Amino acid sequence: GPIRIRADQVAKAGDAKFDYIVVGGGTAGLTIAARLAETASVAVVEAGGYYQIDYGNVSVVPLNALIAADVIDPTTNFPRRPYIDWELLTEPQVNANNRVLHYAQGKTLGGSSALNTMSYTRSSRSAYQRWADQVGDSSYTFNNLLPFYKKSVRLTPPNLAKRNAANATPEYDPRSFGNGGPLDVSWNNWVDPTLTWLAKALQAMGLAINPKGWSAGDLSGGSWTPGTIDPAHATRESSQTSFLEYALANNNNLKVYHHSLVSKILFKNKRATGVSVSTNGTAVYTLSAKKEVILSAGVFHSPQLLMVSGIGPKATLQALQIPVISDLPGVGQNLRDPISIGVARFVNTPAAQSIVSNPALKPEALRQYYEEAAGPYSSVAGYISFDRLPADLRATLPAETQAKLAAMPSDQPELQYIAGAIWTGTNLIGSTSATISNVFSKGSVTISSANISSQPIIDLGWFSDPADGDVLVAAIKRLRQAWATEPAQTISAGPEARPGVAADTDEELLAYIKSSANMMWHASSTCAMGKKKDKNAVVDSEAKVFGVKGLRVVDMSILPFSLPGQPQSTVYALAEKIADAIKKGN
Ligand SMILES: Cc1cc2nc3c(=O)[nH]c(=O)nc-3n(C[C@H](O)[C@H](O)[C@H](O)COP(=O)(O)OP(=O)(O)OC[C@H]3O[C@@H](n4cnc5c(N)ncnc54)[C@H](O)[C@@H]3O)c2cc1C
Repeated sequence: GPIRIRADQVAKAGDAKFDYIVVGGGTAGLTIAARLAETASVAVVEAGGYYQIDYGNVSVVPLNALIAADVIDPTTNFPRRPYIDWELLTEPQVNANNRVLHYAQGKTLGGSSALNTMSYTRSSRSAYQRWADQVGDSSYTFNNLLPFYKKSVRLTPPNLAKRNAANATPEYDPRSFGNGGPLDVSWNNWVDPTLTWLAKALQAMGLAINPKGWSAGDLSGGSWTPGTIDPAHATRESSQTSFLEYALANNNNLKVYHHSLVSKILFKNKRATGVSVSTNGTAVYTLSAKKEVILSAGVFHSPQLLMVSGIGPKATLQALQIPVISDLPGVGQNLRDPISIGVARFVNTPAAQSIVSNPALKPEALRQYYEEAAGPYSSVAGYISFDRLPADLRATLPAETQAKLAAMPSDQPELQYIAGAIWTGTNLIGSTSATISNVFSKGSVTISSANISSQPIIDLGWFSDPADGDVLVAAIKRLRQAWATEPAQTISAGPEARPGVAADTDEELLAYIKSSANMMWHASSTCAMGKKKDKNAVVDSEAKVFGVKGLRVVDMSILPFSLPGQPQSTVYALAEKIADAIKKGN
């Protein structure tokens, strides 16, 4: 999309004063900044730049979100892309074969919305109720949050002529969407043939199409999911192409400091007064906040920035000679990272990736994309199913795991299945992955240096609770049921590729899971929202940091737990909600 930025909106390095300083121009940051700038002066400070300039088409063309494995490659051998990705590495995962993982996170305007896979789904009514109960604030129920989800989006109905796939007509509840927000949400202008078969397979095992889709508060069955996509151009929508564009086009009150790193939040008498910034690694200057500082640096960097600024577990800060502003033991302590595992087979159907990799077919695919905003290059978000484990399978799980699942709300799915297709260069693999909806394992983020330029220490805590391994073993059994259905058998070309027929017993499946599990990049809850008395709580239900004034955290880090579904819709809605609260003087 076009980048519109006038000379007077480009911020110059040097001391300056604004009503609000937003740290991080990512998904939440640009959303809240754009809304606050409707009535106040706002500065956004972002460590990265414009991804369209720094990274070309890779983040713009939807299909690239699936094949740009260089950005999202979870191994330590990932190709380096410092101008879009923070290149974070985790601590060895002691319960997952000591694997060290690359955890992609956007370092660019748009943040992780600039490199995610664009699925737009919300969560279930019961999960929102649990959120409201846990933080003691009924404004977090589904009905009360819905206006903020609606406010952020502009829904365009699917283009059935371009999709041209009778088996893939999206069903959804139009009343759950708005059409006045900056963020385009729509469906792909092309449907991947392999996915239509895998969708049929998931339906054949009993997960029928949900007529309301994934935005109406019910996560059961299957659906062709919408994505954050501009359907007219078939380009990615990020918080930058939506909210930042909206703000820059409509007012003068927003200044963007890009390629600028915040090294510290500054305090006077426990009130946040501004931030210390360096642009392009040189000039260090102060941006002062007349009203508030809003921290939106994401799930790993928000807790890091709090800690280097003196807010966090006292012992950690003192060991690094960081003066303690607020002793908040919960900072970084409640990390939830939904774990994912795949079951895959070679298939004989075409798919987007195999088509664009074929020199004979690629020119037509390019023509379709450029001239019609359609074809395989326009395709990314696909087919998703949610599942509650059937009683017979549930009964095979260890008693403790059964008890944990039973304590979850009865409409909450345990698993999310995503249909996919991967081109190996010579073969096409049909893949069905399962991700845990409510992860029980807990990880943490901490620091080993007071310098913001050092990486935060990230322990995902995978399988620290064995229930997650048990649920994924059951997930593989469910996905094998899907592959045994007639539609999946029709496209199968050979035996199971992953985990492979040799993995049969629960022990063998668990071994496969520990060696091959992947992240979904949905980590959350490192600065969890909660009641003041909760030991893990870092912010209250208005996102204000406990123990100080003038500082809120607004991003994935404040979710109280891992919400079933896909998170970006909630990050946008949460930023809308807190912006609204701030404007109302709360
Ligand atoms: C590969 C991948 C695929 C995903 N797929 C999906 C999907 O299909 N659907 C979905 O719903 N969700 C998906 N997600 C998750 C979703 O995109 C994220 O949860 C969400 O974007 C997080 O938003 P945020 O505002 O918390 O953080 P971010 O959007 O990451 O923003 C944080 C920003 O802060 C900046 N920053 C950090 N530290 C500093 C500092 N010290 N100074 C200045 N700036 C700083 C960063 O550069 C970044 O721009 C995916 C994520 C990834 C990584």
